[in-house]
Amino acid sequence: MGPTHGTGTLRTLARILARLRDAGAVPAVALVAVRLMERLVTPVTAVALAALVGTLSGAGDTGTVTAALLPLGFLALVMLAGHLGDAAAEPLEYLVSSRIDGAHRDRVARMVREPSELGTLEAPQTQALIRQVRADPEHGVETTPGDGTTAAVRVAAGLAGVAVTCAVLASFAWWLVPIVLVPALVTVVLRYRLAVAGAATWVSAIGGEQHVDVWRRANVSAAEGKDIRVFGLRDWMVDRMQSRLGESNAPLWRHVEHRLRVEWLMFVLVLVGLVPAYLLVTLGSLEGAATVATQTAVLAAGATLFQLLGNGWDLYQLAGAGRDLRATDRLASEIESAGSAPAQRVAAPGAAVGEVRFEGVGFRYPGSERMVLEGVDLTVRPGELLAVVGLNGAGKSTLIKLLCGLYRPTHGRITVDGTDLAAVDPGQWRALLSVIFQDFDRYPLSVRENVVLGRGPDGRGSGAEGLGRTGPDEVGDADLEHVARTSGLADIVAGLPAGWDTPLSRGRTGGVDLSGGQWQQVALARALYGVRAGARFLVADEPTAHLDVRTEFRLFERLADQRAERDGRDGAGIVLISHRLSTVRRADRIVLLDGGRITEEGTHPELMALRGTYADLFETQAARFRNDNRATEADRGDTA
Ligand SMILES: Nc1ncnc2c1ncn2[C@@H]1O[C@H](COP(=O)(O)OP(=O)(O)OP(=O)(O)O)[C@@H](O)[C@H]1O
Repeated sequence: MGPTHGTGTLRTLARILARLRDAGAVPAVALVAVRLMERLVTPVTAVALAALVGTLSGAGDTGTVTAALLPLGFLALVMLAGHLGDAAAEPLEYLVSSRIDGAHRDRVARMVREPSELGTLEAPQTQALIRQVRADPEHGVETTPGDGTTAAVRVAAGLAGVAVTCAVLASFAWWLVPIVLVPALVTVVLRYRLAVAGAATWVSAIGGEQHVDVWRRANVSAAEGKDIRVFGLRDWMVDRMQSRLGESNAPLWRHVEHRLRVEWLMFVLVLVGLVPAYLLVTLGSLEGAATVATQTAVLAAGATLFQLLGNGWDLYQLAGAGRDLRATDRLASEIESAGSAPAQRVAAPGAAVGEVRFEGVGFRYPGSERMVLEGVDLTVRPGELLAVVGLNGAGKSTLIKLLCGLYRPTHGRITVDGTDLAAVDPGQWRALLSVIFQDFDRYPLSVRENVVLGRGPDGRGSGAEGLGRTGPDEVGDADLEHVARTSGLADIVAGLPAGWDTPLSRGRTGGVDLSGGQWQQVALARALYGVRAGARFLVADEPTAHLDVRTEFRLFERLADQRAERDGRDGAGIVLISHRLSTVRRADRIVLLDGGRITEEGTHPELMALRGTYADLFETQAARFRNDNRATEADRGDTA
């Protein structure tokens, strides 16, 4: 640890201690006071012992007990202070540490929510940083900022104790200070280095831990439990986890072996510091140059120097907290540098929004070389039902993510009424959209809450009231009933034990599990609720994939109704992705995405007349449907 390194370490210690602000003034000051008192007890005990021994050895026969009362009382007080400090320190540390961790998690959550786009968040290095910064003690080796700060208080109080101990030693003989202090300092440097190396080794093991976590979670998850049982994967998974853990933790075990070897060296250093000091003082007392009191003080104070400086666990936690601090800085700068938002955001056009245009849009995902979309020119209009069709992996969902502003085009631009979407306030823009993603979220909340979430925290569009203002329980029941009828959710709600208030999770009291198709109807109701609340575009990625053909057909009709003018306002624009071409044939316009390009565009009759890929796909699906029907009719004939 050179001078620069040393200054850096002290600066890190100061930054870690500064986190005490998050704990609140009273608990922070109380903890520092208690730890200081505790650490000062050891050198003061040496002084009290010396005073007692001095009194006992110097007093006459008769006055011994009386004379010893004062130093004895002093010693008792010091020991009592030590015990009180011990008792108060633990709950105080818990309080301080929890508050610091809570404030830290809140900061991280805000930081991670900050980017309006997903690219930064998805990057593997950002995910690794988030994991480090969260420092959730999952594997027993992570150091939370709260643990690090309370360790820093112990270390800082220990340094204060060391200063007082040195003063005690110097008051008896100044030359004792370097003799004991130098080996003690070498010990602390060695311990700190070990701690830093230990923390770094743990970081290198994170990759393996992340891999194992996937299997660990799968092993206990009810959802994956089906596959694990049916395919008999349990032993295979455990073997995989063990071999991966063995690989990734091998450096940790090597570090532990190295540490055990260095511990011996540190034991030798304790002897190097204390043996000459004790010998010199003992010789001095034999020759009459030092009193027994001096000898007692030196013996007690010398040993405590090593104790005050040498707690490896505190140093390990300190090193972990330093690492966590640096990772937090790196995460903040990654997020800041990625968020190259325009200096001034333009307000979204609001309810009167006109056209959204994709102009020569090309896109590749961050970290990937492959273009997923290329040269896409497309107009999305309010009051129109636009269907996007194409084979798997054609880029349909990606198109929707770009429309939502979750990624920015790599080439070209998307405009809203002529303004580049990149310059439009993302919050205001998204308030105009109501979206059902292919992998929509299933919240373990009541049906009512699951649907009302579609309104967003501040409502959508003009005049809509937000969740934050009214709360899910005070929503307009008429709107809820309306979207339930449109999405087909009404029949499902009628069959639930507590109707709209039934929790959609069997893990909750009175909760139920819905089928995949029923969940899709909940998600659809949520998106329709968003439209009722003022969204101007309904964007639906395979909203009917889990539904049977008849339900899907009815749903398409009701979705299409959303285009109609309502309450004097233009109808919503609908962007619908679907694989079932028989359903989308009645869309106002259909675009076919093929390999990231729009290769065909028009109405169903126009595309059929083109006799291109769309017509082929349609014919294939229609032929399969006809065959299925014939087979069903034949079956019926057999059984009739
Ligand atoms: N987050 C991502 N990072 C990198 N590549 C991605 C990501 N998401 C999708 N891709 C890739 O982009 C391509 C287009 O995917 P996309 O989900 O847009 O296709 P799709 O047309 O919606 O397919 P499907 O019909 O199967 O839903 C695929 O090759 C996919 O592997």
